[in-house]
Amino acid sequence: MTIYTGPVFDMARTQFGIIADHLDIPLDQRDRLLYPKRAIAVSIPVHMDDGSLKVFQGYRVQHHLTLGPTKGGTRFSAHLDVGEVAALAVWMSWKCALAGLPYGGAKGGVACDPPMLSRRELEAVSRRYMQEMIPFVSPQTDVMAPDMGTDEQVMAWFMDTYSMHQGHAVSEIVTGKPVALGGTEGRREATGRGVAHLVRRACDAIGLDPARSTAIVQGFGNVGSVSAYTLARRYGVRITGLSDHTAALFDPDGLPLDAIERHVAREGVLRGFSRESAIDGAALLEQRCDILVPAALERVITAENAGRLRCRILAEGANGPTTPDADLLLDQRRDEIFVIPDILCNSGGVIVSYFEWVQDLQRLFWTETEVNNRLEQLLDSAFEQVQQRASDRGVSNRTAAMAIGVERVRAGKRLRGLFP
Ligand SMILES: NC(=O)C1=CN([C@@H]2O[C@H](COP(=O)(O)OP(=O)(O)OC[C@H]3O[C@@H](n4cnc5c(N)ncnc54)[C@H](O)[C@@H]3O)[C@@H](O)[C@H]2O)C=CC1
Ligand SMILES: O=C(O)CCC(=O)C(=O)O
Repeated sequence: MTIYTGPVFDMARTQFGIIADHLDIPLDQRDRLLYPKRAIAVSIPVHMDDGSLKVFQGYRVQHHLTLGPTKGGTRFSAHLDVGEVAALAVWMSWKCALAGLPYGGAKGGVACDPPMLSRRELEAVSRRYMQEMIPFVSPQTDVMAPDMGTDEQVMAWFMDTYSMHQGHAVSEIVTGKPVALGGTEGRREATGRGVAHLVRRACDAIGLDPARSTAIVQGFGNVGSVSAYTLARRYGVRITGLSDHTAALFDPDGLPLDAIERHVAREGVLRGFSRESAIDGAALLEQRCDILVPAALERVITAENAGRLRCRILAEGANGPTTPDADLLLDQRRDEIFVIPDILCNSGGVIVSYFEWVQDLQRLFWTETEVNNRLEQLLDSAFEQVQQRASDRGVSNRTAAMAIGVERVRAGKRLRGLFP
């Protein structure tokens, strides 16, 4: 029996099983590599604006502390459960190890729907969540960051709540904070910027000119919007499709990104932008394009649609967008579709979070140019290692990326004496 159930954790378990077989990991070592060190579940009572008392469920899952503190984002979403959080924590471990960061993986969150909360209610949820987590986190044990549904402001409330408890400012307790509170230049854009940089590397690898390419991006939050802007404005890619949870837009001639940016700044969502370019959100993923960037939810590329994708590069900005069944089909299409797997593709976020933590610990801050240059160095190194391993062993990019991550965690456990 395990508390780690549900389709997202099943996916992480299946992926790990494939890698464990590939690496020939003895059966008795597998459970400790897969199952989290600990999971914390808390109740978060909040006085709502209408006078009622509502109790939200919050979680934090810390996968392993073998190589340093755990690290990972905090997700506020309506149907969050501990299985989903645990899967995201496991993926954070392989991601940090692949990037060479001195961290284990963690993830946390609250089952709540941020657009349905007032600002005061959101602050109350955020502060009480952190307050409940104080016994289990510290800059040396677990460092939170943003994920879906949370942002710099939520990180500022986390930092303030933790700091008030300690009696002094502890900026290094969270990353993704406002720059004025010890956040780093470039963190807000880091994940999308990293996605775009790796897409450029993938274009080079398959001989595609970004300036003559098209892209469709699913999700228009932090990761999706910055990916789209950077692909278009830095690399000259034509953005032909965009979607969020309210609308999907497609125009093979290219969408007007500046006007969409102004609309979203005003309305918060894509809904209401243009009727002419409206398309069904699921159908959008199957439109012809060079670069497809899922940057919203898990499990959107499935066995059902993987055979119908008409892209050259699948750049996984989201965590877990592709199911293992879909992976089998993509594997058969390796010559047609270059996959940049999630733990590589969206690692720019945690890489710059690491830079933020290092700057906070040293009280010495870098310029945005320094941050971005170092980000590209680490991304390039991880990309090249994955490419090398994929070609040496004749495996997919996902297998190569995960194998590097899992091997590093396993080596850490072996050196510390857990495994022979
Ligand atoms: N924020 C970060 O630094 C990082 C985020 N990620 C991952 O990237 C993904 C997106 O995260 P963020 O951009 O931070 O979240 P966000 O909360 O800023 O944005 C999420 C976006 O997804 C859209 N969305 C939700 N349901 C949708 C649907 N059914 N169809 C199309 N769009 C839908 C929302 O409307 C919103 O535009 C998640 O998988 C997250 O775990 C990964 C690495 C770092
Ligand atoms: O910045 C971080 O620490 C974690 C970002 C994150 O949650 C992710 O990479 O999925």
